[in-house]
Amino acid sequence: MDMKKLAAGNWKMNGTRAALAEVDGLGSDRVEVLICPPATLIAPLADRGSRVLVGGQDCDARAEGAHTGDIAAAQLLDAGASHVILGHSERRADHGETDAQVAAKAVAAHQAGLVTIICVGETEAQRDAGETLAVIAAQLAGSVPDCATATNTVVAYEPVWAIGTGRTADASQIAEVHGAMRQTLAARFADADGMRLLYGGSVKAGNAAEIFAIPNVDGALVGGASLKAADFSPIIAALEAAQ
Ligand SMILES: O=C(CO)COP(=O)(O)O
Repeated sequence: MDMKKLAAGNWKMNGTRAALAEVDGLGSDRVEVLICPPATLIAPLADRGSRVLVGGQDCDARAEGAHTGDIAAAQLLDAGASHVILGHSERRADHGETDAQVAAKAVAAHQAGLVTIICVGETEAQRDAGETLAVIAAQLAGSVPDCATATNTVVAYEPVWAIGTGRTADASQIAEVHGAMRQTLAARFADADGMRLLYGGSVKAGNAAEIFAIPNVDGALVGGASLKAADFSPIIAALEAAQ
């Protein structure tokens, strides 16, 4: 199976309706372009008729009920989302999300028909201690559910120390982790070759082409540089050129 590469924007807790105009000119026939805005903007973005795919930034593992403030996967789908980011390091840090909770959310998302983008990544202390590959392997084992396929699951490698810091992992670090992720996933999933692996962490127009040339990098999960069309468009163009 040949999956298209994926340029995904994670707006995090940024933006109000005025920001949606940034998305109007985005889109591509050659790669998938996804914007994951705050939950309040999912339906307005999906209803805008833009060419981008729309995703959530989290969902609950439960289907419905008395869980104030939480959002079910089926509600994201109903609002117009096709994807959901799960297990972002900011949610793991801010909300204490565990691998098991991330896996349970992923099962719920797949049952609802959403594509999951499951995030993994080591802290700076873990990298300095030489634990990077072990941490990533453990996160993959715990966070990616058995029902994952190349069609319903994307994995994003986001080193925590590279998020929002302006520091990117260098090409050899990204190549090592992405190669290891592919191997780890291949041991569990027959179609792991087709599973898209994104890099995230201070991706910008100026470093995108170099990152997209690295083996086993099938796209990017972009934070800050996805907020403005002028910043995100050249990243999409770099991914198109990397085909
Ligand atoms: O966390 C990220 C995307 O999910 C990366 O954020 P930045 O691109 O702002 O470093």
